[in-house]
Amino acid sequence: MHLVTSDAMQKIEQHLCQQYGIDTLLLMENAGKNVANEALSILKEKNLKQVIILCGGGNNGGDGLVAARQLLSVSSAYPVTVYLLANPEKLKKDPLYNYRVLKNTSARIIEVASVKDIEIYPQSLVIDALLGTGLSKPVTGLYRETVEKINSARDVFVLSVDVPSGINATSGAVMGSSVKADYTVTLGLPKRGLFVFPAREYTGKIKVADIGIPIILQEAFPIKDILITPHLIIEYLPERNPDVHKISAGVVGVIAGSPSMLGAGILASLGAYCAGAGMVVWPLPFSAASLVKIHLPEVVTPLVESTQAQRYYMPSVAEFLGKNFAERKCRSLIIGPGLGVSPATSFFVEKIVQASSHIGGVIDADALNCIAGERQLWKGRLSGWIITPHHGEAARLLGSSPKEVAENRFEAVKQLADYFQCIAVLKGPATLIADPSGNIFVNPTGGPELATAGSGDVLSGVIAGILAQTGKHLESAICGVFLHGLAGDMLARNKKEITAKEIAYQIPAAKKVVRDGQYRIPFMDGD
Ligand SMILES: NC(=O)C1=CN([C@@H]2O[C@H](COP(=O)(O)OP(=O)(O)OC[C@H]3O[C@@H](n4cnc5c(N)ncnc54)[C@H](OP(=O)(O)O)[C@@H]3O)[C@@H](O)[C@H]2O)[C@@H](O)CC1
Ligand SMILES: Nc1ncnc2c1ncn2[C@@H]1O[C@H](COP(=O)(O)OP(=O)(O)O)[C@@H](O)[C@H]1O
Ligand SMILES: [K+]
Repeated sequence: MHLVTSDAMQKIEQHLCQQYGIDTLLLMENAGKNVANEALSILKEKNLKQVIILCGGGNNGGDGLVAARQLLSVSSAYPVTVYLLANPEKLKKDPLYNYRVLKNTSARIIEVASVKDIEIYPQSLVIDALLGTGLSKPVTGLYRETVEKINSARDVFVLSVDVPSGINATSGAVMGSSVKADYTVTLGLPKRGLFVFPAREYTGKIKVADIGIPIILQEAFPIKDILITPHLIIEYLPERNPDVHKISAGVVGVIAGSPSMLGAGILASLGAYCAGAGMVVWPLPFSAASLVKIHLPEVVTPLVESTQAQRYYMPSVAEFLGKNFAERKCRSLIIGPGLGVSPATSFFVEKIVQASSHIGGVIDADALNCIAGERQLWKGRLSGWIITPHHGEAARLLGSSPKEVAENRFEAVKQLADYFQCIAVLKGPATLIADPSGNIFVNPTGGPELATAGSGDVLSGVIAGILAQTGKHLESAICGVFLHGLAGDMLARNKKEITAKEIAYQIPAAKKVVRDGQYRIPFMDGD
């Protein structure tokens, strides 16, 4: 599903008017009618008594004015009160037109000078049409007080028009203060910001309303942001042929672990097996291999020599390992979980990534920190690899701070993919995946239960496991992130405390839910 920024939406609207001669009034009429239809269903379903519509001075407010008229035209069962936060004399164009028409109906229209003028009764449907994609500055003054009044109202249902007022439709940030909606009817095309945090805590369920933007026009604009849906994942799920054997099923090579962090590699290997890899090959010194066998006897552990107490891999073995992975027909690698960081490890990472670039795979955790230490050296050199940083790692890779990354996640993931010319997975709530052409995929699955040690190691294994089966980098990253999150969601239905191992073991069940067509995005209404 394509997602739009505020800018893109405005351009599409302009194009529609110029190219097709469609008047914006018609779009506003369609918008308001859709909102009224949703409102009527909610009024009946929730057994509410009246409608309160809060309108700002822009087109979002205009949509609210149309919704008021449309509601009154189809039902007299519900009194409608419109609170207008703008001076009617200052209204322009479409909102002005709709204000004049609404004056001729039975709607109560109250011009708001102070928040005290607004009364929100229990059992009301509150329609929030204060601010939409035109939000241009933090919400302050009367608008802020109104937002707070809506949020503190009890026993009401809040429907936001297009976006909850105060949410930046492009980034998902709260601009000072935002309405907390139970339901958001987003108009025409879904706004990108609604699908990431913090906005997702403010939208309630999201419905995309058709306001008459022709599909052909949507296609004419190169929209680069995409919400990952189950329809997309079904296409990307790896399938096994009946005549498959363990090698053709997909072999994953692993470079992970150190004496203090062996578990990271075990979890990554487990993730790869649970995602369907036929074999996992993890070269290790004898002592470490013996430990791994106890926990995961399925892993093949060719021996490597290490003369160091602190690490398993010396730079001198990198070339041999690269060749060995190729001889063992590895189709993807996982490099990094639990490796530790030291100058020698950085040098090893540089050499192993070079020696195995014909295979490619996932670079995660400490290997990313090694790369970050010499980021200029790696510019444009990770093609064929998928990197999976969390915010801290991403900040190091970009030479910025975790705060900057967290506040600009779309830009950060895009920059990572562009700078290193790879597939970048920016982990966290609503994980983002970008490719070097600037496409960004937003993941709807996964919640706070995933914040458990080793969960990221499992993810790198799942992605590499899928890649070994399909050979498709972007698709494997998307599919792996989605299934990992869905596995967490499924586990979280029974308990909130989950462990990384459980996430891995849940992956096959998550796959089945998608394959059987049973998955619906929980915060979306309709497909
Ligand atoms: N695109 C489409 O195809 C369609 C779009 N439609 C609808 O139009 C909406 C976008 O409308 P829009 O551009 O008029 O902006 P909108 O969100 O109403 O706000 C602008 C007003 O708010 C003001 N303002 C800004 N920030 C503020 C703040 N913090 N605190 C207080 N005031 C603030 C700003 O004042 P200014 O800053 O310019 O002085 C201006 O007056 C969109 O979300 C959708 O609902 C539909 O009708 C159908 C088709
Ligand atoms: N609050 C959250 N909501 C959704 N997903 C989360 C949340 N916190 C963490 N995750 C997910 O959990 C995983 C954690 O990975 P990472 O930080 O590398 O952990 P570790 O290093 O312990 O394995 C990532 O897939 C991330 O997207
Ligand atoms: K709104």
